Amino acid sequence: MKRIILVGKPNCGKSLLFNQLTGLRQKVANFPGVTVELKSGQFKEFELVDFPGTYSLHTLSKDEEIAVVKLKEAMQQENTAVVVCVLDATRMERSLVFGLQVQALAKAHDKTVVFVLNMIDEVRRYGFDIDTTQLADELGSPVFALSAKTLIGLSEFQKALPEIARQPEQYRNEQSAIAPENALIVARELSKNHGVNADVVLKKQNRIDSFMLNNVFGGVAFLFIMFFLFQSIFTWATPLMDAVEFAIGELAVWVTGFTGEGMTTDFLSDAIFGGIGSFLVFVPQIMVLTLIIGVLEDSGYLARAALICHKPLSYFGLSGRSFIPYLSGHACAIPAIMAARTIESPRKRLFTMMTIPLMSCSARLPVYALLIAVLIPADATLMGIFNLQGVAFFGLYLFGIVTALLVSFFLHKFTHQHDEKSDMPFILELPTYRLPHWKPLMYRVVNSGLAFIKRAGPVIFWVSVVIWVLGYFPQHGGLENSYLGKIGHFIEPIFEPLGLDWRYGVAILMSFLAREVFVGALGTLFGIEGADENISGLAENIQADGLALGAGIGLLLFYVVALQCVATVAVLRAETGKARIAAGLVVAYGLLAYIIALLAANLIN
Ligand SMILES: Nc1nc2c(ncn2[C@@H]2O[C@H](COP(=O)(O)OP(=O)(O)OP(=O)(O)O)[C@@H](O)[C@H]2O)c(=O)[nH]1
Ligand SMILES: [Mg+2]
Repeated sequence: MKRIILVGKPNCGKSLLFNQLTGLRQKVANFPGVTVELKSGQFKEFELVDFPGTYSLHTLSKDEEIAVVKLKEAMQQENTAVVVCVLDATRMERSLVFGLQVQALAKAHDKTVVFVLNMIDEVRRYGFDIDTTQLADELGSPVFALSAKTLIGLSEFQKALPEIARQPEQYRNEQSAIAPENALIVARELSKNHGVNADVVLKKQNRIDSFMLNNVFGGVAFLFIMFFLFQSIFTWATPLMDAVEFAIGELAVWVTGFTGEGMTTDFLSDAIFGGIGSFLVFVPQIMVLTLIIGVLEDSGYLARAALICHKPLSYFGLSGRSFIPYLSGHACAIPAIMAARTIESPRKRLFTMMTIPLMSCSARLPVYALLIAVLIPADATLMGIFNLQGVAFFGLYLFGIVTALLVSFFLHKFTHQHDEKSDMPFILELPTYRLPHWKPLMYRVVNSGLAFIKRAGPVIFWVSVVIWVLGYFPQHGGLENSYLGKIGHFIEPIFEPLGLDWRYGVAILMSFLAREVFVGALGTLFGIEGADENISGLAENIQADGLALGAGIGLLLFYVVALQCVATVAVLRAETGKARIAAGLVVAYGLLAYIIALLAANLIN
């Protein structure tokens, strides 16, 4: 299949254009360095490839290095028909530097280059326009002005691109290639003659940034935004969670009404509604978390937050660029560890990757929400304003972040620093502030919930079934005397010092490979015991059973620190290139988690 590749500066809209052309849904967000791997899709009869953004052919970070190596490969391949070089029309000079380098490289390999002037909607909003014919003349390559967001000019491009890709020779650039060392000067000249007046665009941005990046106000705003983020996960999702819980409860009553008394009913109410139901309740929170992170990503604020955090993070051996992987680690560690590729310094990148598992990912959300609901009354407030459950939530997230910073600090202080490349200057292009693009955002929100159900659902289903079978038989002896009870009592000595009985031990053990199993496992366990009282209200069941405050807090902190996720371990291994590091982290964080839980259980009462 003939291939068309999409290259350009970071954050110029390649992935959004890719999505529009292929109908796929690659991640799009408003900060540089979103795409870190090549991604291909189909456009008409061609293979379309989306590249990570690059500022220049001389690379600094891992994601750019991948892009450049792959670009050079693609240039040599026979079936690469067209190189589409996407330019940010609002920042033409910077986009053109790389654009011209690519053009020269393409010329050397007899490849055809097409320029796309993306974000033309923004240019027009500022009252400018760009004469593409003139620009195409001067560049010696076709130029298309369009907006991947508002779709202006997209259909013309969709029609023209296949024509060009079918007969690329006819569109090969006629102009003598610009020597790469002149790219900077030529880019400046061209954007001065054709681009928008940068001052006008910058003025509005600067007004917002004079607040957001202000020494005092910026820091306060940052803390406020982060606090708001975590509070809202708890408070906004509550009505939705109540609705889901209500629906599951009603459904359980309705279904078991048909099955009458007996084993089928027990199975349905304990394993299905108790196990799976108690985990479904927490899906709305995962969606709210995705929504908030999505708004932050799309608004352009994240890059500012990264800038604000650079200095404090450097103190802990990290970089401002660690901020975005850290934040997205609160949704899931796996993409976050991949996102660390944008960090130029290998050492800081390693420390970031090693500490990302301490960020409270969405799989921990159900565990936190359940135990917090058990330990703290819903109407309790802090100083009469803040919902105390929300504050506890914030505290747990903060605990993860602080632990990560301390771990990184120790690594930084006590490991030897070999490579000088580690101390590169911190450069980050600040994206334009934008209103979030609501359609992809909503898609992402819904998808985060569905993806979580799809990923965790089957595991939770099987764990629930296994636990139920082991806990139900041999019959009539009660849970205590079941097979599960026997296993539980065998491992009880490990968990007893933490103030937890064997049922928690079983649930922790079951969640060793995937922590989201914990809630479902407890749901089944408590379901078997208290089936008649409360089918889906697991928190109430645990409350009625009695869980000591210290043990509960210890358990929460255990889940903050322990690395219970096979997928994360696999990605850590792949991205660090060392199995030793991945395995070491499982052991180290496991031990640390145990010690912290032990301290909490014995010191708090
Ligand atoms: N107004 C406007 N915004 C756009 C347009 N195209 C993309 N964007 C926005 O620009 C931001 C970056 O888009 P992406 O598609 O992620 O950019 P990218 O080039 O793939 O970025 P990297 O993967 O980091 O290299 C997002 O917030 C998009 O919504 C456009 O034509 N007009
Ligand atoms: Mg991208």
